[in-house]
Amino acid sequence: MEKAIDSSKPKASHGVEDDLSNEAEELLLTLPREKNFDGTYLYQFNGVWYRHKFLYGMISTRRHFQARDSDIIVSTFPKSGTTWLKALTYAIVHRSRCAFEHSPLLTTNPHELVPFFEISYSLNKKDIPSFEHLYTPRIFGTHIPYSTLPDSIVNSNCRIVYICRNPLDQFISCWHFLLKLAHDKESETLSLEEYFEKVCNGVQHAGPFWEHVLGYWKASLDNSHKILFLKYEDLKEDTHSYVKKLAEFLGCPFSNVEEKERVIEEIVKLCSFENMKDLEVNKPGRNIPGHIPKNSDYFRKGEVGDWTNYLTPSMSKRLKNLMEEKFSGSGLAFKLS
Ligand SMILES: Nc1ncnc2c1ncn2[C@@H]1O[C@H](COP(=O)(O)OS(=O)(=O)O)[C@@H](OP(=O)(O)O)[C@H]1O
Repeated sequence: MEKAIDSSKPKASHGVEDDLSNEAEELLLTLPREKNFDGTYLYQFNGVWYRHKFLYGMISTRRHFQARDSDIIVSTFPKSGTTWLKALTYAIVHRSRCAFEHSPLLTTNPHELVPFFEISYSLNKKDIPSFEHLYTPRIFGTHIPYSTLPDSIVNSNCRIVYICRNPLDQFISCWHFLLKLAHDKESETLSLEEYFEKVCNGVQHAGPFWEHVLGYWKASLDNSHKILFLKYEDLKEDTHSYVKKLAEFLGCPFSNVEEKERVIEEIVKLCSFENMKDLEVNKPGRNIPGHIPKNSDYFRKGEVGDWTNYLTPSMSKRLKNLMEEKFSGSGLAFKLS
């Protein structure tokens, strides 16, 4: 692991932007760093690895973000079902605003409707985002670990929905996403084996994976009315039941038998992988202004068990062993296929 302590280096020599505030630049110079997939760096802050923009956003958010009691936070480890859970949460919470055939989800990517608050904040910008364009209740996404969330989120009555995914599928999903990003940026890449080694050592954005998942898992056990802990595999198996559960948790249950069945089915269909990936807005070439990933990059296969097509037996054994070791005694287990 390198330490970014050579202050004689010219600005932007880390492959980061060259318009950093002094504070941000100085911070980066003090932190351990590791090469990321695309040749830029990940920086370790309080035991967690961050891409630099998310790191600034996390710090700025901790200083400035004021959660409201009515807010909903969709929290995830990357590539664990974020896009899906954002869509489901939005569709459930704002279902009375318009008919499903006019839902904003049909024309807008879920990441635009439900912004990551740490991307909206930055140590480079003086402006604090107002989020005035968001409906109430406001819904935000985040990849920030539980232990690092802004105090106002932990201390207010806002609710958190967390989704995670078995680490083998999460790894493969992330690998494909990063390959696409690197291809689009025409940047260097790590081999599957090199990236695997990094991930096993916890070096990935928001990693280590294990600590992220365990942090929310334990918090959800201690505070089940505030944090709903979900798994991608369960949602895939029985989306209908989880839509009902989510609505109840978020304080907007389906009121009668007829609404329950009809509306839940509409929501399941609207947010399904098959529907979302074929929407015009999620076709290749479309992206959220200012975002590097294309909207289509968020939709690949949407399956459980795709890892079997890519991981060697020794890779899958290592991840399974890690999973056993890290989650031992926690009561947490994942379906792998
Ligand atoms: N609606 C819906 N239903 C089921 N699955 C879906 C859906 N939307 C996206 N996906 C799949 O989720 C994977 C992307 O993960 P994230 O959305 O967490 O990515 S991100 O963290 O927001 O970048 C990625 O998984 P893989 O296909 O295995 O790569 C997506 O295909």
